[in-house]
Amino acid sequence: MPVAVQPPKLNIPSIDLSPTAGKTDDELAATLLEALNTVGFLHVLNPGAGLDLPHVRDIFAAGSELFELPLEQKEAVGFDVATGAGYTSMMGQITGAKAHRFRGDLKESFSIGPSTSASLPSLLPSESLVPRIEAFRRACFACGLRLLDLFTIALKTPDDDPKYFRSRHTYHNNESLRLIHYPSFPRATAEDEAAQGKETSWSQLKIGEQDIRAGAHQDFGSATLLFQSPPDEAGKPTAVEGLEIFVAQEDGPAEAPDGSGRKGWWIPAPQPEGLSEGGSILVNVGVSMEIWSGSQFKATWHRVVCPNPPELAAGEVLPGRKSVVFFMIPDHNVMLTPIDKSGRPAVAEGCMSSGDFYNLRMKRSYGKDEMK
Ligand SMILES: O=C(O)CCC(=O)C(=O)O
Ligand SMILES: [Fe+2]
Repeated sequence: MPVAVQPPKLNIPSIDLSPTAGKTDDELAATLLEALNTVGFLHVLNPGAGLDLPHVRDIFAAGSELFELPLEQKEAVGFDVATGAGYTSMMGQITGAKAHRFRGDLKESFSIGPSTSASLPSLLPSESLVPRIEAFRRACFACGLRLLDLFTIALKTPDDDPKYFRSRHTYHNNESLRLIHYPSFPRATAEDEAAQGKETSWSQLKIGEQDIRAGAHQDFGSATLLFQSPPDEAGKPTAVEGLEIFVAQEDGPAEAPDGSGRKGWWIPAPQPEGLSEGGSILVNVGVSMEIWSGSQFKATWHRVVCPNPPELAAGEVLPGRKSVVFFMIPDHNVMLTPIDKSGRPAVAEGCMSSGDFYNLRMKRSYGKDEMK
């Protein structure tokens, strides 16, 4: 009998940033390098910078208040590709390769940034949320800078500059906070599937075989901080699964989303162990950092799926999922010149600036351009 091929085990290393965990920065950087050089994801426990569980719960509560507003109010602050800010309605974003997509992502989101902090009140339909969102955004940025300092220790950088990455990320320049809501929908029956595409409002939407909450993609900044809804006050988990990470393996059943013809597996991202009041974040690297680090850090493909039958029968309701994502993005004038293992920058010929790269990727994600 042929031996069934087993999916690889997904090992996402963790680092604990709490001062009481007693790890030196060199030790933390060594684990971070091992994680970001292989799986491309890392759990960060007790991130500090004010990102403890109560603060994370508050941003999820703020997100719920935003998403519960009437659609017209949300659409009045529609997403603007030029500023990277505003509200994106259902199916307004097509993440990843468009060629095989039946319709856009089944999600709605609020993006705050880049360069929008001063105009935040005019960008949010509810002014009372401004200070809460701004405080969270600042905390994420502080945490992102701490992580970039560990990146600098993990990699050799030009002139051994300890601020090599930090000094190329300026607050209010590019960083972007995104609150995401993947609404709850019933799964389509075969009859519903036949009528798909003719819906005139969200309330008629049903999740079909080909639907996806966020298509396969790589992030495009330097580092992404992903918060999944934290356990409630009683410690009960509230996170709804769906995030999957692509792991290449020769005998895997799935095609690599990069079109390389490689094979692999989509593996659900595990929740971190040892969740504490100090909170935890899933951190991954975007393509800017993969290029900039000379591929010593990997920008791993990921997606958010709806459970497929038989996990969810026709008519059964798929629960809503919420997440909060913070993208660290290098300053627009930074050339993404790869560094080698000894910290030397490669010849800059053909290199793109972070700004040009960012604009290109934004256009692909929200505009009509086809991905290659
Ligand atoms: O919602 C999630 O869990 C992932 C979102 C994501 O990957 C993104 O927005 O880039
Ligand atoms: Fe992502």
